[in-house]
Amino acid sequence: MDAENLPPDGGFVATSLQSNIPVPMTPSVSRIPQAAFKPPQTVQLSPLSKRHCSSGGEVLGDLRPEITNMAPPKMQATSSVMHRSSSVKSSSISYSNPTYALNVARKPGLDQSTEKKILSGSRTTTASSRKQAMTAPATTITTGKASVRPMSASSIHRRASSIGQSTAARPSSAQEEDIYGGGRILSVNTNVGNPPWDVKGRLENMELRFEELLTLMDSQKALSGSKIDELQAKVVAYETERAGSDLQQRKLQDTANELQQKVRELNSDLEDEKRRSRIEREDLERSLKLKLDEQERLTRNNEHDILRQHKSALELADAGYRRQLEERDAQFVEEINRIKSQNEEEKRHLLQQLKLVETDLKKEYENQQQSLQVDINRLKMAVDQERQTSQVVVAKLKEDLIIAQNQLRDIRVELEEEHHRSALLRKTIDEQAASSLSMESSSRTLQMRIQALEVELRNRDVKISEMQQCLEQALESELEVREKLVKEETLRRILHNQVQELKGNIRVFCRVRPPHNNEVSDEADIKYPDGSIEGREIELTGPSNESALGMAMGTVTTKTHVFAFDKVFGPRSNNQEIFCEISQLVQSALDGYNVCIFCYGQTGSGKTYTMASEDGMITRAVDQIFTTATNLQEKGWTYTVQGQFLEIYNETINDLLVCADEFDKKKLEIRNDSKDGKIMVPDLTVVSLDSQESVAKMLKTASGNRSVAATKANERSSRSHSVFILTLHGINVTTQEKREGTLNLIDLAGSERLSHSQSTGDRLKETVSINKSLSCLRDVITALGSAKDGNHIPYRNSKLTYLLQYSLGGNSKTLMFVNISPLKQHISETVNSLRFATKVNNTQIGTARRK
Ligand SMILES: Nc1ncnc2c1ncn2[C@@H]1O[C@H](COP(=O)(O)OP(=O)(O)OP(=O)(O)O)[C@@H](O)[C@H]1O
Repeated sequence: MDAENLPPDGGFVATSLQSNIPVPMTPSVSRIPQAAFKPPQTVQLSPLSKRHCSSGGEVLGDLRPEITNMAPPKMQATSSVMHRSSSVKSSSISYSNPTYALNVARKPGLDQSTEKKILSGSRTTTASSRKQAMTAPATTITTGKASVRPMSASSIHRRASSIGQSTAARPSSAQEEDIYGGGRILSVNTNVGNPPWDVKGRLENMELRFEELLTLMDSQKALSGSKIDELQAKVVAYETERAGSDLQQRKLQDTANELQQKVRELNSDLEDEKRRSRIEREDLERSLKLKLDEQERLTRNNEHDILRQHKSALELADAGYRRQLEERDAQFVEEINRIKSQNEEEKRHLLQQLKLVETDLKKEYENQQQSLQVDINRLKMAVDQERQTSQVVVAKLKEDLIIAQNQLRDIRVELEEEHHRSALLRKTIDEQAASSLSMESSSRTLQMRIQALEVELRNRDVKISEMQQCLEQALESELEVREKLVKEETLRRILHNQVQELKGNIRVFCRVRPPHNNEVSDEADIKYPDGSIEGREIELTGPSNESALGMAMGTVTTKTHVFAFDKVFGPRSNNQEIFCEISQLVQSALDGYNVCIFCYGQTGSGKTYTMASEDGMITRAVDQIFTTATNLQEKGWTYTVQGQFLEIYNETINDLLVCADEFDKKKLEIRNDSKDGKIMVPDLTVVSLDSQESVAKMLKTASGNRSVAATKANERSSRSHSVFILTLHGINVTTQEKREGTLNLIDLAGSERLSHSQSTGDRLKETVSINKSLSCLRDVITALGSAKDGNHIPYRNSKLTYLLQYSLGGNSKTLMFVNISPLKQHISETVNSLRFATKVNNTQIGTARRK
């Protein structure tokens, strides 16, 4: 119940109690000063127990202890947030253990020590002490502004009876059950059988009733204590089990590591063996190659020798033929010379004869000049004929020489051909002989080598089969380890889910942003009573609601508001610390659950910084998903990840993965698949994501398309609600298990007071639309908070609530960040946000189911 909704007299507990007591209507009672009838003050429960009580002072409500908060909250003595009236002040006392929480009204006239004893639940209170209290000298007791004057004995009696009435006053029937729990009913009328003037009798009755009440409280305490013990034991058992399974997992991991080490060693042995055989083979090849080279060299040398021999034989033959030819040439020349010399001889002889004849003729010249001349002519003619004949003979001899030379050339060609043929034949024969020899020798070596290798191979086969056996054994044990790991993983998931369920399916974290440099002097008074790290409480002090009136009168009153959530992060916390707290939820999405994380808060309070900044929740969640999915591969899991990104802007859905210019072209609508319990937006772009980089690209596109604008409160204010949807499909090849989880990461637009924002035009329209959809969200939470089965929940009043239907109304693990500003001028917005967050925290949603 909001403080504003409290009844003006300061608390319904007191009102209901008073109305049930049969008070004797004596004039003395009616004259008791009004201050004496001030309603008993509400014993303020520790803020942590508010989760189970309604927030407006139903002090003795459900006394069950908070499961997640086993440690008893601290005792507090603060002015209650819930009390509206500040003009009548009275003490309120909080007990460290809610079981002991009890409404006690401090009444004037009661001895303070006795009163303390009653308040502290002392079980040794006796009638005498109470009598002593009544007969003790009257004192003035001042509580707050109310003061009571000293009383006479009779008035003490009257007060005592009024104490009896107040203390014994109990709500009837249902209220009584509610207050005391366990369905035990106390008789409320303590005055039965006592006339109104029988104060002593009434007091004795009162004492009896008081004893009864103490007994009842003891039994309640024992009951709650045993419950707490039981739950603590459960939690301890869970922790022990988890530690055991962690240990087992570690052992299994060690065994797997050892086996992997063994496999690695075997593999390295195998590699060594391979390397050794490769080296040997290479050596063998090298020696064979050397031998072959040697053989080739020898063959080449032989060839050279044969060629040399053939060449010399050929040269010899050539020289013989040449010699023969020269001889024949010489003979021919000799013949010619001989014929020439013969001719010369004959010519000389003839000339001599001619000279003789000439001489004879000279003698006879005169005689036979004529006849001689004729003889000379005849002889000349004969010489010419002879010359011609000899010329013909020389020509014939020359022709013979040419023919002989041609014949010699032909013979030489034939000889050369013959030589060539014989050389070829010889070569072939040599080659064949050489190769057959080398082949024989190498085949012998190879056979020997093959035999050696076969033996070696057999040895190696034996070794390899041994290694294979080892490997198979190692693989089998690895398989066993893997199976164990898969089982461990399943167990971990179950335990993880149980822990999550114990924490509650809808949780609220509060985050205070740090002031900007120019805002330091405007900081509001915000405290973290249980420490800013690991804290759960936040305390704000600011002007009370009546401050307007106070200001008018020149007196501004302040008020302290205390809120408690699952976690409170102060301004010094960073995104990494915050993500540590939600990483288990992200793990749940991989385990097949629907998970929804959203940021709520006034504009400029740090929602986008928390959710969508560079190291915000979206980036970190995506990193974790890819890292975990990779790690889960060795446990047989393969994941596919798909992403979608939309915004709700002025009640229109825009696909942030298409160009902003095309927003108007595609009208996107929400479809409810109630069978599968999920909401879909058909036609929304789906992108397959296989790495952090692909997600970063997608986020960049979406961020570029999102509607932002500068407002008075934020230079880059988000003017739409953005929803990032990651769908995770997992399949286990070992167990054939399938999982489908969804992670919705939502950055809501900031709420804003129109009077503060001073926006106009488009900004005004956006602000109105944002505030309207956030108001619908508040309506849905309110309806869920007070829902009975079958109650209507107005999900369809806005696109935002329709989209979040299954995240808010069950089947989802939901986390809300309430982001708040640290500034004085935003204090009332901040208080409103925190009140809404408290409402969300108190809302019960269904249990999430895995798909
Ligand atoms: N925890 C933080 N640490 C440092 N700076 C922060 C933090 N939270 C918010 N800021 C800064 O405050 C400014 C406003 O934050 P942000 O834009 O996240 O607010 P918002 O709630 O998303 O606003 P709107 O609703 O208008 O979009 C930004 O400049 C941001 O960098």
